[in-house]
Amino acid sequence: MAQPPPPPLPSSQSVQELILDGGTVPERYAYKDDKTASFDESLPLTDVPAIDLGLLTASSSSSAGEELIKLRSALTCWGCFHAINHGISCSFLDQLHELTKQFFALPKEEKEKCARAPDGIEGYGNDMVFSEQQVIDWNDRVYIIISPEDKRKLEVWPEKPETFREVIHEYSVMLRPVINNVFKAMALSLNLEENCFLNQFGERGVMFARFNYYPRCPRPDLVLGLKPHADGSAITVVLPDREVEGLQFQRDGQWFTVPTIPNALLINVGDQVEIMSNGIFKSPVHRAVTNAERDRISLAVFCTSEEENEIGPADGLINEETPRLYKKIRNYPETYFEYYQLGKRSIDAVKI
Ligand SMILES: O=C(O)CCC(=O)C(=O)O
Ligand SMILES: [Fe+2]
Repeated sequence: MAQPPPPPLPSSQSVQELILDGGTVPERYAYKDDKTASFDESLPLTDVPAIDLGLLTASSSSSAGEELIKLRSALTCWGCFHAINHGISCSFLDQLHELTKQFFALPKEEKEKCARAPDGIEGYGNDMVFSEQQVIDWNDRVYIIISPEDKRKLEVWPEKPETFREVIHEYSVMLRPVINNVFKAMALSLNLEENCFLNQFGERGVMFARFNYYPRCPRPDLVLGLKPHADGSAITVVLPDREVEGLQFQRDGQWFTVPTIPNALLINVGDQVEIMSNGIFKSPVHRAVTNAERDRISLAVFCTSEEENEIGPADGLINEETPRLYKKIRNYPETYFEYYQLGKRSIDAVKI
């Protein structure tokens, strides 16, 4: 296991304030010699399929069967898919977009009422800084547990916009059956018993929501909205900006931009499902880029197995030809954060 990480350095100004200050990119945000940012507007688009969640759970096995094949191929190839017909109305998704925009447009004093504590993880803030050398993400965010209800820390939940708490509560309730069905479909697509991933996730699997705000940047070629990372979740449900693209996935060393599909949710596999699927579904490396003209927002919900649950490769996937590739582990997020802070991937710590 990794050594305990150093405590975070004092938080920097919000990115939003930085641009108000004058429009240049401070050194701490700029990638210099390396090509990590390597911003290029002409990157190819992903050909990630749109999967009809209604069909996945259809009673007619032939339509479900075709959709399951598509799901398996998307998760094997990209580690993500666009979810359509997910049962959440367009007008509700519009409300989520509006709330996110309205929160970041509030005065600084209002936003700081739910600021992250210096040693805390949840609340309003920006990239946690762990070393003087770290290049800081061009991103302000609110990070909160939204489900189960008794795990919420309401002291770091925004009180404004006025409808924030009610709408986010509703979203967490609507998402639960959606993610349960995705877990079942993932298992079925691998010819496993339908509950074998869902049981590892648990009835009280935790949803961490991250409201991302990427202010427009005068030099998008120098910064990253989010540095390349894979998620530590089991699955992540992303509501991307309706108009502004910026999320990119890496495949075979090449970056691809995710196109916007109206009212779709983008669902990606995180490290925990990579482990449960014994590496058949890969937790994809992705990043967010910025642009000079428009701000961008997104809402990512990281769905993470119950802390007490031991997760590991499903028994049905292990045999002589395909041996177990990952150890069993509990409380994966703890390992994830330790490694993240050291700039390393925690999935490597659980590989056999
Ligand atoms: O902004 C996005 O589209 C993706 C956000 C993301 O990858 C994350 O919050 O982990
Ligand atoms: Fe992510």
